[in-house]
Amino acid sequence: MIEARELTKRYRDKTVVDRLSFTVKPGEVTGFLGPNGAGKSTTMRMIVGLDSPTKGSVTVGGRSYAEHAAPLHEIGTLLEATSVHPGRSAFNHLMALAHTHGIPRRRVCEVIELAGLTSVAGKRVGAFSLGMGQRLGIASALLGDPAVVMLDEPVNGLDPEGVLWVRNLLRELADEGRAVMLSSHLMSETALIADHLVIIGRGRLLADTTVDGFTQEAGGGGVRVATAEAMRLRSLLAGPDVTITSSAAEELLVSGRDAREIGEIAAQHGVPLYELTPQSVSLEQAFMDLTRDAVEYHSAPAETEHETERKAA
Ligand SMILES: Nc1ncnc2c1ncn2[C@@H]1O[C@H](COP(=O)(O)OP(=O)(O)OP(=O)(O)O)[C@@H](O)[C@H]1O
Repeated sequence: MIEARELTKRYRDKTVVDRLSFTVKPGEVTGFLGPNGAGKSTTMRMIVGLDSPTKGSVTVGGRSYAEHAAPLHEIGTLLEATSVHPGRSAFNHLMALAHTHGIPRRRVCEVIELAGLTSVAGKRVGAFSLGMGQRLGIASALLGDPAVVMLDEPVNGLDPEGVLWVRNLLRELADEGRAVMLSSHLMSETALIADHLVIIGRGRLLADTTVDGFTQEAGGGGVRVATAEAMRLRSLLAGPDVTITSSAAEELLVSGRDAREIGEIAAQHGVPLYELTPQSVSLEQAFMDLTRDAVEYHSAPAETEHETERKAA
C-alpha cells in the first residue's frame, strides 16, 4: 500500500506537488493521471525517496522508503531515467541488481521469462529497442517479488502487443494482491488497465475515483432522439431539470432524462421514435475537460469534435 498525506514539493517559488493525499490499495491497479508537468514523476520520486517532500509524507507498506532494509522486496519501480549499463547483457544487468539484495539466480531467470526476454537475455542492453528496454525495466521492478509495483508510463513506446502484455501483467499482479500504481497522461489507455484513478493537475488532486465512476460521469452527454413529432415530444418531455435542444427538424438532444424514460413517455403518447441514443462523452474528452485549467502549455485552440457537437446542438 502507498499512502500519501498532504504531500508537497516546492522548487524555489514553484509548488510542483501541492498537498496531495491518496492511497494505492493492494489488489487494485491505480492509474495516476495528469497532463504533462502535472507533478506525476516528482510524486513518484518522493515515494521512493529520490526527492524529499517539502511538507507532508508518503509511506510504502506503512513506512517511509528509507526505513525499509530491503526496499526492492517492498516496492518495485520503473521510473523514467532508470540507468542501465549499455554494454551489459540483460541477464547480467538483472544479476547485478539481484546481488545487491541477495536475490537468487533462479528469480532472475523467472523474471526474464515473465518479461518475455528469454531469447534476448544475452544481448547487450545498449542494442535493445524501446519496447525491450521497457520489458527489462519491468523485469527489474519485479525482481524482488514486491508487494507494491509502481511504473512511470509503462506503455510508452510499446507496440500494441507490448501494450496488451503490460495490461495483462498488471492485472495479474493486482489479482495476486499487490498494490499496483502506473502513471500516464492517456486516459483511455489507463481506463482499460486501472480499477482506480488518481488524477492531478498542477500538483493538485483533481479526482480520486473508480474507473467505473469516472466513466459514468463522462457519459452525461444527453440522449439524441429522432422523431417526426419532435415538437410534440419536446413538450411531453419538458420538466424542471430537463434541457432540450434541437439541431434538425426531426431531432432532439435531451439532457435530464435518460433513454428509458424518454422511450416510455414516447410510447405512452404514441410518438414513434426513429432513434434513441445516449450520447457518451469520450473518456479522453472528460479527462481534458477536467484538467483543462491545469495544462501548462496549451496548443493552438483547435476546435475539438466535442465542442463542434456542442455548438451544433
Ligand atoms: N528539479 C526540478 N527543479 C525545478 N522544477 C522542476 C524540477 N523537477 C520538476 N520540475 C517541474 O515540476 C513540474 C512537474 O514535473 P513532473 O516531471 O513531476 O511532471 P509530470 O506530471 O511527470 O510530467 P510529464 O508527464 O511531462 O512527465 C514541471 O513544471 C517541472 O518543470
